[in-house]
Amino acid sequence: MHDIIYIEQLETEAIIGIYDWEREQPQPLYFDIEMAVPIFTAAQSDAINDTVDYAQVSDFVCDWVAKSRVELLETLLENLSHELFTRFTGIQTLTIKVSKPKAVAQAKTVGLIIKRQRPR
Ligand SMILES: Nc1nc2c(c(=O)[nH]1)N=C([C@H](O)[C@@H](O)CO)CN2
Repeated sequence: MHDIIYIEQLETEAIIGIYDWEREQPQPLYFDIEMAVPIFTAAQSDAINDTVDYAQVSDFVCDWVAKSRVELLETLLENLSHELFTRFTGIQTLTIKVSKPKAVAQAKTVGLIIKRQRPR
């Protein structure tokens, strides 16, 4: 059984992309994040330290993404998943979706979804 802590449409900004115009100023990125976290202990103790704090994850993702300078969404999400597993030890599996609405004029949005398990 999987318990999921989630964050929807987290708004961030980053310098990201392969074109010159994308390297000049930040553009919006929206994150949907699902974290499989066993919640049994926190549900018994009612203590935030026994679970993964979605507010802390949200703050971390916004700060980290703002400092990133990669070109591809692939690089961004692979690196971000490693950071989240390292910093938030309660996360067992992770699904991250990133949307880049300014990337393709004809599309409402484009992006990438990855699913990862905590490395052994
Ligand atoms: N698979 C990907 N395709 C594209 C990416 C990407 O990060 N991953 N990036 C771009 C450009 O930066 C685009 O966002 C600007 O139009 C193009 N394709």
